Amino acid sequence: MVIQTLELTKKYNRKVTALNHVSLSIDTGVFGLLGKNGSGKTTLMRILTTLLTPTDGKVSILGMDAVKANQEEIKRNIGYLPQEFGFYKDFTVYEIMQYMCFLRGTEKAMQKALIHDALEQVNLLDHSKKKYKQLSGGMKRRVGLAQAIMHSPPILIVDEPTAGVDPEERINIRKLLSTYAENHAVLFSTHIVEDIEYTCNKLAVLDGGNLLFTGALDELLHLADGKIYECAFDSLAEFQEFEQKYKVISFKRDGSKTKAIAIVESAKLTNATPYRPSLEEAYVYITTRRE
Ligand SMILES: Nc1ncnc2c1ncn2[C@@H]1O[C@H](COP(=O)(O)OP(=O)(O)OP(=O)(O)O)[C@@H](O)[C@H]1O
Repeated sequence: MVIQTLELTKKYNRKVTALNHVSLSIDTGVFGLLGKNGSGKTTLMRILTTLLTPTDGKVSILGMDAVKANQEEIKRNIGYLPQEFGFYKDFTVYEIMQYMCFLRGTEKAMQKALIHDALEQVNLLDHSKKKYKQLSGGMKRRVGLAQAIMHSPPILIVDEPTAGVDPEERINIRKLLSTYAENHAVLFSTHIVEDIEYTCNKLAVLDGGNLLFTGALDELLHLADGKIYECAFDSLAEFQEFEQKYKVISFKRDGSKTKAIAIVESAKLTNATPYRPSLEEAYVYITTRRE
């Protein structure tokens, strides 16, 4: 396993439990991390990169315990795109990449080729002379991604790389991550379920610091089998009454009729027909079910 966590717990100020006994195994490929705002995704990624110390539990990276003595070696093996990648606004894209090489102690003779290759991968070669302040939000994310992959680290950890990126670029970023993951481990945190659907083999779902699910996409879909139904209503009043009792994921109106996708669990309703859930619907199911 490339990354392993065992019963990982993080408390902030002894009050907020950001991670609660989270055990995960991550190998080569794209591993998705899905969760609402505040579910603990960034905390987990910061612990894996050794930027944050856990309150309890264990982390192993490439077989090394994430203890102080191994931190420098672990950092060298991880490329990280943080949620907020900011930089000196008057630096050009090229200068940012040079600066990153300097921080890493990259030999001068190797820098040019490394920077060229990384900028090419994120489609920024034509913008290398632009200042950071002149870049769009999506371009800034791509600079962040370029610096993270530049030294081909065995582990790439990316915190919402597709946030604020237009659909075409989002597709490019997904393709880049999929290609990179052919022989590296990529941990991909996102709010966008489609990102996971198109790139990941496995995923984890966090909610309020708790690990609700970890496994293959198919297994998550399987959990929602027989729980989600398409329900038809002839009047608005009928639909409103239903909405009081069941979790409605989506609905469409057509005149007085309404069709809804809802979590009905095992209830036997005459107006409900079994429905094959999408990943997004299965995700809603596991984040709302209470056992
Ligand atoms: N430095 C901090 N001090 C106190 N509480 C914090 C700190 N950082 C995060 N938290 C809290 O820990 C919890 C998890 O936060 P975290 O940023 O890890 O979630 P997230 O899933 O990354 O959220 P988002 O999707 O909004 O980025 C939240 O309740 C958050 O308010």
